[in-house]
Amino acid sequence: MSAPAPLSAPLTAAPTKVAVLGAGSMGTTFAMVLADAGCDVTLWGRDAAVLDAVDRTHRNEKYLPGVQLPAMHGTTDPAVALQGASIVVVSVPSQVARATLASMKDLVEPDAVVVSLMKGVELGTDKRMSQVIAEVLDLPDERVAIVSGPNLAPEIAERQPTATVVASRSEATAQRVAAACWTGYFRPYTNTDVVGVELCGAVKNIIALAAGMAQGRGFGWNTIATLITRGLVEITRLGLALGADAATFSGLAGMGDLTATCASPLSRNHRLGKHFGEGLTLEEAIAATGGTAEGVKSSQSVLELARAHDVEMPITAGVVDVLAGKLPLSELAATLLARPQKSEVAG
Ligand SMILES: NC(=O)C1=CN([C@@H]2O[C@H](COP(=O)(O)OP(=O)(O)OC[C@H]3O[C@@H](n4cnc5c(N)ncnc54)[C@H](O)[C@@H]3O)[C@@H](O)[C@H]2O)C=CC1
Ligand SMILES: O=C(CO)COP(=O)(O)O
Repeated sequence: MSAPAPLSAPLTAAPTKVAVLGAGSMGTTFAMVLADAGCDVTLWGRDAAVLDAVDRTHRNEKYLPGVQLPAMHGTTDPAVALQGASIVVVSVPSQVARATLASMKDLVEPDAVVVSLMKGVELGTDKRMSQVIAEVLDLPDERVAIVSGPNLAPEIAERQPTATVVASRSEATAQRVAAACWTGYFRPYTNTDVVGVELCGAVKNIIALAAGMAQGRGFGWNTIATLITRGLVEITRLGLALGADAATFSGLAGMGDLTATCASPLSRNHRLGKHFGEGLTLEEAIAATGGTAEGVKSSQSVLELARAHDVEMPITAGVVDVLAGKLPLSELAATLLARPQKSEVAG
């Protein structure tokens, strides 16, 4: 399953030891990718029955039913997972990342690189996950990385081909993490635009909620394509205001992930939006969806970020109002379409 080792890699090198924190669908799936790429992986989570099964039978029936994982360790003890780990991957829901990492701060190896798979923005602080990681663990930029792209976990778990972006302010760090997760079905590209890559991952979930709502109301592909295209404009506007690189938004973490998430029923954000559009209450839609749909909470943080930087994000604002019960979903489309006339390319 591993991609060919780069010519510069020493043939006798010991496998990279990696801890993956969070044994849900993405944490387990990325642990699989890392193990397939030749890493020595330990998956940490809170559910003893799940982690015991991961350790003994290399299966996680709760989150990846029917998937046979490669050899890896499973534990509920963060000290066991983190000891000797030179790469630490974080894959818990964004809103609990701070508390989870704070409880493990003293266990992270002094030279470890910490990698976020999380696609959310923290409520209350409006911080991106790389900011939360750096702050809680007191890490310099070169020890933080992000993995983000069109990476629906159930498809990766079937080892279907896809690509991703590994972003770090340090190109060397991005290359190191990319080398650790490069397999025959998973191709990482590097990028130093951490801000852009992270914002793409968080905001596409909000646009996917809107796409799901549209589908739930019976609208077709014209509406979805409009949301994807104008959603990308919103993401780009916010990203540029926060210093991101314009090229990131047409890449895998931008257009790539936005398309996958808005189109696929495998996306929890899309599914939640669809349940809501079909008439369930928010609570009912969350329960019917299952799993972490980051867009519900991150929509508020993203809108706050936008307002703080004087950036217009009408779809995001509409989703926030609808979820808060301030705007009936039946009026969202008309509200968006009645906005003042403007040029498509005016920004
Ligand atoms: N599932 C997917 O296709 C992808 C998910 N992601 C991102 O990965 C992150 C994690 O998502 P998933 O693994 O999909 O979610 P999930 O809902 O499948 O699993 C979440 C995991 O976090 C654990 N958890 C919940 N609260 C916790 C707490 N307080 N402390 C410690 N652990 C806690 C749960 O027990 C569960 O194991 C999210 O930010 C998501 O946006 C990124 C790419 C793809
Ligand atoms: O981020 C994802 C795919 O890249 C997964 O999307 P959901 O969190 O909506 O399932």
